[in-house]
Amino acid sequence: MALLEAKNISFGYGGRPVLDHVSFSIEKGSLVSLLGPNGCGKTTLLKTLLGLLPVDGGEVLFEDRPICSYDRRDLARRVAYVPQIHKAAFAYRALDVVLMGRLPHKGFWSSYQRRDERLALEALDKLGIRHLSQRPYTAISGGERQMVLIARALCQGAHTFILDEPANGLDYGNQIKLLDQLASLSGEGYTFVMSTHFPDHVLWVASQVVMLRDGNVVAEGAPDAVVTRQNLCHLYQAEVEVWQLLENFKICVPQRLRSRLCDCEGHDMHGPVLGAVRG
Ligand SMILES: Nc1ncnc2c1ncn2[C@@H]1O[C@H](COP(=O)(O)OP(=O)(O)OP(=O)(O)O)[C@@H](O)[C@H]1O
Repeated sequence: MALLEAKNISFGYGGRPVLDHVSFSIEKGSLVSLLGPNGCGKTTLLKTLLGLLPVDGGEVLFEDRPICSYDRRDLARRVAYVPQIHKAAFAYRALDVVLMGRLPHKGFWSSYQRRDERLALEALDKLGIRHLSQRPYTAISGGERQMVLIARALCQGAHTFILDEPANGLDYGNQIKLLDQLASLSGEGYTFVMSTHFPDHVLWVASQVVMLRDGNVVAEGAPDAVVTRQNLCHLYQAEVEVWQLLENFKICVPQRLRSRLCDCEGHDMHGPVLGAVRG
């Protein structure tokens, strides 16, 4: 049984179609990347998967049940959402923002307990950002806020995460740290669906990729098979190649850089051997 399934879903804003008969399914423990150009419908698709936008046609199933049939609070214990942009109205401490992840587990009158705080601190530790815990959320950088929101999602106790461009605004080190963290959590059985603008990130960590263009799925499956020169050119109208570096490792190379790399010794017609691009 699939954990999450988009079955032929269509959606439009005010009658303007954005998603057009989109179908794919996601297994538990997958790390799924949604790839596509600006405005192709990635955020819209993530919101329909969460049941935040009611579809015009088709249906979204979570654990074989229509997503719209879940009580929101119950769903929040199972699925965490990290939006692309989050504005805070008050200068809460970062720790308080992470603690908000515990709300779906609390009764109306109950307050946070020691266990909640421990879970919040553990989530901050996991992402290496405990030093931010006492800082006002409104006075940390956009990338730091993004990490705090991911910590909040972890603290929520959900096992499925929907993340809208989580690597955006993160410095290179934090991108690597985040992707490593997601890959290791998916190895533990957590499921991630995230949009991204980085095909290389898909090759690094994803187990499945869905390519979206103008609201249509143009390719879907294992990154190795789907992140190809033809698909990337079609998706982005950009000249890019995908080079095999090792038996199980590929990178994307803009065609403009090809001539520079081809000057290296050891190059063959099908791409460089590892030594040729080292250094
Ligand atoms: N609330 C809205 N009302 C009307 N149109 C919207 C709304 N939100 C998004 N759109 C439009 O729907 C289309 C898809 O938007 P969406 O945000 O899903 O794209 P995206 O792939 O996530 O883009 P990006 O990569 O730039 O974040 C775009 O044409 C956008 O202008």
